Formats: sequence, C-alpha cells, structure tokens
Amino acid sequence: MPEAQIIDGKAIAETVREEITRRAAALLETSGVRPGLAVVLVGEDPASQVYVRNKDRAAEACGFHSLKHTLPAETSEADVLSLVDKLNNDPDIHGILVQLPLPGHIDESKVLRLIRPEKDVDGFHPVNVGLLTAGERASALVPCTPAGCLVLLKRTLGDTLAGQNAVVVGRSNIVGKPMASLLLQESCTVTIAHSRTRNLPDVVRAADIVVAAVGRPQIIGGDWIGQGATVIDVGINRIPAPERGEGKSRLVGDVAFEEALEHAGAITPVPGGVGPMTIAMLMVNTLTAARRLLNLQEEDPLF
Ligand SMILES: NC(=O)C1=CN([C@@H]2O[C@H](COP(=O)(O)OP(=O)(O)OC[C@H]3O[C@@H](n4cnc5c(N)ncnc54)[C@H](OP(=O)(O)O)[C@@H]3O)[C@@H](O)[C@H]2O)C=CC1
Ligand SMILES: Nc1nc(=O)c2c([nH]1)NC[C@@H]1CN(c3ccc(C(=O)N[C@@H](CCC(=O)O)C(=O)O)cc3)C=[N+]21
Repeated sequence: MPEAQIIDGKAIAETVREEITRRAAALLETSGVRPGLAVVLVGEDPASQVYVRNKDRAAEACGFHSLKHTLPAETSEADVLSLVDKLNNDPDIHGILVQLPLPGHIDESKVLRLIRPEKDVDGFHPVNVGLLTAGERASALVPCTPAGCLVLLKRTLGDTLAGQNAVVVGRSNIVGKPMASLLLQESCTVTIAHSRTRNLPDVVRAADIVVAAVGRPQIIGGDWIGQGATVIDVGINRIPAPERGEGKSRLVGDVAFEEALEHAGAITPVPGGVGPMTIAMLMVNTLTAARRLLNLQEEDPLF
C-alpha cells in the first residue's frame, strides 16, 4: 500500500505569507499605509504566549505594524473592554485579535461583540459569523483556522471540492462550525460529528475529507480513515514523551498519524500542518481588513 502524501502546511503557509508581503508592500507604496494588527493577551498561559509571539513575528515579517498588549490575568472585564474600544478607534489598527480563552471572570462573548466587525480578523463577531453562514463569505472576515484548512484542501485536491463527503469532527465556534459552513459553501456533503455522535468510526470511514478538531490526542484511529481520504488534523495536543528524556513532551494531533498514513491519500502533520496556516490566514485577514477600511478595491481571494 503506498503511503499517504504529507501536506506541508509550513511550506504552503510560507507561499501565502510571501504573497501577503508583496501585497502589503504595494499598499504601502500606493497609499502610505501599513496594515496594523493588535493582539490582546490576558493572562500567562504558556501555549497562548507561544502563539501570540508567532503572530507578532509573522506580522513583522509581512511588513505590518504589530502591537502586542499583554495584560495580567486579574485584569477586570471593564479594562479589557476599554482597551478594545481604544483599538476600535485607533486609525493605525486594522485588525484586532483577542486571544482565547480569556480568564473565567471575563465574558468572552461580550468582548468579542465589542470588536468592530471590520477589524475582527478572527471572524468571531456575530456579523462575520452571520455573513459566513448566509453564504456571503466574500464580504466576511473568515476564521483563520478553517480558512487555512480550506486552502490546504484546495492545494491538495484542486479548486473544486463539490460533491465530496466531508466529515468535520468537532462543533466549536472557532473551528468546527465555521469549517462546516465553508465546506458546505464549496458544495461538499457535510456531516458534523461531536461527542454525542454514535458510531464515530463508521461516520469517519464514509468521508472523502476528514477535518479533526477535537482536542484529544490521537482519538481518530488510523483504521477509521477511508482508503485515499484527505485528512486535515487541526488538533494540537501536548503529551509526555519520556523517550525524549525525563519530563519532555511533544505535540500530536487528533489523528493517529502513523497508522493513518497507510489509509489516507493525503494528511497534514502536527506540528507543521494547520498551525502555520492559521497564522498565515491571520495576515490575509489583516490585509483584507486594512484595504476595506481604506475603501480600496478587493484583491484576488487566496481561497
Ligand atoms: N492548529 C490551529 O491553528 C488550531 C488548533 N486548535 C486545536 O484544535 C482542537 C479543537 O479546538 P476547539 O475547536 O477550540 O476545541 P473545543 O474543545 O471547543 O471543541 C472540541 C469539540 O470536539 C468534540 N469532542 C470532544 N470529545 C469528543 C469525542 N470523544 N468524540 C467526538 N467529538 C468530541 C466536542 O464535542 P461537544 O460539542 O459535544 O462537547 C467539541 O465539539 C484543540 O486541540 C485545539 O488546540 C484550535 C484552534 C486553532
Ligand atoms: N482569538 C484566538 N484566535 C486563534 O486563532 C486562537 C486562539 N484565540 N486561541 C488558541 C488557538 C490555537 N491557535 C494556534 C495558532 C498557531 C499554532 C501554531 O503555530 N502551531 C505550530 C506549532 C506551535 C508549537 O510548536 O507549539 C504548528 O502546528 O506547527 C497553533 C495553534 C490559535 N488559536
């Protein structure tokens, strides 16, 4: 049995970022404007710190103006809201991202609803959620992770996904639901599976496209993958790796990667798959937001 193609998310993300770097340079040349991204991090979750640092670096590399606000975990909800309000009104900032999860005493949905939809580069504001579900993807800002998954699927399978059976495992607002909306808009036949789904292995076996966004290490068995299916593994799980030395850990996805290689046609690795695409799509959204706020013409969509 031939082994699956490994989808190189890191390399594809690199090509997306190069294109955005070119477009940002052209914008600076013609309008004198640098896209501005503000990332707000409340608390000291170490994983969040890594992601926020990666986002900051990517923005700088694309020639964006990047601003990081790190607030202590005990910051009040009112202070977070007033920072968002300030960023909403800052003409140099075109994209606002509030890193989730927020500490328990802060109402996430209240914070997300305050972000101006035009600056909502995460695509979590109800206006953007509504546009996406209503089939008006082109005027929305689309959540970065599902958008990145769609780019990976199109680079692997070609631009037409119509008629494919797609199974999305997970129904979060961040990944599962917007992913299902995007695939539906591509005319896939979409199934959304979750913790109450019966016979999950059989549901997954029927898929031409599997998107796993569960957050449980290797819960999707390799033999659940239909012959030749395309597998996009969104999960990022840190597990102990004593073979690498005492106290060491490593990242794995939601799919049992090694076993899945024998069944899948193509599969994303973790790390180096969806993660880098998420960051690249944040750059895409920030540039899109900047151009719209400046009333400039839309550029060719990247997906
Ligand atoms: N690569 C990237 O850029 C990103 C990666 N991630 C990663 O993706 C994963 C998912 O993230 P997120 O969507 O935020 O997670 P959530 O915890 O919000 O959602 C998990 C979903 O998985 C479902 N689920 C849980 N257990 C099972 C099970 N045993 N069988 C089937 N379904 C199950 C849940 O079902 P129910 O609704 O019934 O509880 C829920 O819908 C995480 O590992 C996260 O770290 C997230 C964002 C970006
Ligand atoms: N408002 C908000 N928006 C988000 O988009 C958001 C969020 N909150 N909270 C947390 C999740 C998670 N997330 C990731 C981003 C990059 C990698 C990434 O770069 N991963 C690398 C490896 C990272 C590592 O080595 O730890 C990879 O998979 O290759 C992973 C996960 C964005 N999220």
